[in-house]
Amino acid sequence: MLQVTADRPWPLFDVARTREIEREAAAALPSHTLMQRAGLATARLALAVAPHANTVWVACGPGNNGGDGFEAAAHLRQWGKSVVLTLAGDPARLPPDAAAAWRKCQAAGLAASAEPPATWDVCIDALLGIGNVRALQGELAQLVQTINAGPGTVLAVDVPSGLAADSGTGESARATHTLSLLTLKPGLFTASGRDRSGRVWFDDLGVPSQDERASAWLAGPPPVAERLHASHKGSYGDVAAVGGAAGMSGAAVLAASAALHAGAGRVYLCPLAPIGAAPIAGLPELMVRDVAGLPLETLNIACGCGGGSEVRGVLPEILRRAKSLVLDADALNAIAAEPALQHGLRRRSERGPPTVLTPHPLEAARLLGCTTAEVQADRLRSATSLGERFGCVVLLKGSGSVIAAPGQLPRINPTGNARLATGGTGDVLAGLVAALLAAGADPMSAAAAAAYRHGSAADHWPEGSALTAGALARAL
Ligand SMILES: NC(=O)C1=CN([C@@H]2O[C@H](COP(=O)(O)OP(=O)(O)OC[C@H]3O[C@@H](n4cnc5c(N)ncnc54)[C@H](O)[C@@H]3O)[C@@H](O)[C@H]2O)[C@@H](O)CC1
Ligand SMILES: [K+]
Repeated sequence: MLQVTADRPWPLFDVARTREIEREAAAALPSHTLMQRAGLATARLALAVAPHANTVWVACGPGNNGGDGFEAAAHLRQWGKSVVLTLAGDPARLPPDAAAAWRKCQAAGLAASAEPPATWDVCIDALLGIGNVRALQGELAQLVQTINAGPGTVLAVDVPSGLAADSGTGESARATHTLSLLTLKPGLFTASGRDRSGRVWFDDLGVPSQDERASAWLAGPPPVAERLHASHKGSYGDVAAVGGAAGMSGAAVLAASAALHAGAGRVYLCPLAPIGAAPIAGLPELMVRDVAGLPLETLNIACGCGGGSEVRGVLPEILRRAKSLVLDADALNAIAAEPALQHGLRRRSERGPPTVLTPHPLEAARLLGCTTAEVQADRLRSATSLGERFGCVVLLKGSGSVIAAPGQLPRINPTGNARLATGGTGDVLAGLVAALLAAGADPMSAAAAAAYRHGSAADHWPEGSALTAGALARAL
């Protein structure tokens, strides 16, 4: 059993692939073996995360997730814990593996209790796993509420009950720990998944991982970029931050500052409205220029940060000529609003220079012509669709940012936290992507590395010091 940490990549498997792997593994093993292993792993982890627990509530549901709970309950009881087992469902209709585990509990004298205990030290949430197919209702919804209102540690078996394993959506149990079994599920790491899963653990149940069948990846740290002694500012490329319409100059300055601090060779700030000295005080390295006079073919451009409606005017040339391009915020809104710009973006992608879109969910919804809720209902699918629509790399921001591109497996970024939910951090991200493109990274790697580093800076932010976008840019 391993704790899932951000120091390496992890393959993720959606429900369809997990079911295939489970079927094949089960066929090669004696009956009930996988569930026995799942139950033992669950009981061991419960003991490890709450060694002094006395009362354990094992909340079991009507399918095989409940079966894992029965197996765990039998072990914990044998190890001397006071186990209260509840079953939401009809014991006569349990699937075969779960029915066998249920009989084991009964043989051990462990009967189902009608009610949860009055209080408990640990709850093992075995109500629903990957078989969850609809919104929680009735008894299961009630039990999830009871779990969430309760004290102490909640160990979710496979996924927090109610959470959709593929998308991380749905009202669900709020676990302090989740033990993902056989495969790691993408929904644990994006949308509501990160808030609902707590610390994630993984047990392969003795079935070796088949990475080539992964449906997505949880990204690992990017390789450390070496800066050779025999290099000069030209080795790290030129970035231009284009944006900052009237009243929004700070956004473009933040993108430029991020590119500068991330190591770009030269950084131009191209404001779309006159800019005073104040916004760039402390950044003497920035060269303030009108974008119209720059050799766009040599520039890695972060475009759109605080661009207002003015960005529309410069976009056609930038789409046509930029060496590499990050489109953010108002550039994305302009493209969403205008078919001619969409056409320009597609033409650019066909020609092949690197392009990365960095939408938040609302911007992605505008580009896809759907609602934000529809984007969030399946973030992996949404990012992939957007990448396919425009032929480029997409970094869909939000909890568990998704990086997708046509023909590639999507990646979920494992770093970052709610401290990033403050104005300007998106501009910093756009500038960072541009700096990595300028240094020569391919667009998928640049987007993934930028998301990772941006989140990691927030994860390692000193306690008690405010995380502002300006400080974040300087910390890169
Ligand atoms: N069969 C096996 O070999 C293994 C199964 N495993 C466990 O089995 C789980 C999958 O088991 P199942 O496929 O039985 O699925 P679940 O146990 O997740 O749930 C299926 C049951 O819940 C009901 N249900 C689904 N959504 C509901 C909702 N929203 N409200 C009310 N009822 C709902 C279904 O009608 C069905 O009765 C995995 O997540 C894992 O925990 C593991 O033990 C590994 C081995
Ligand atoms: K569960």
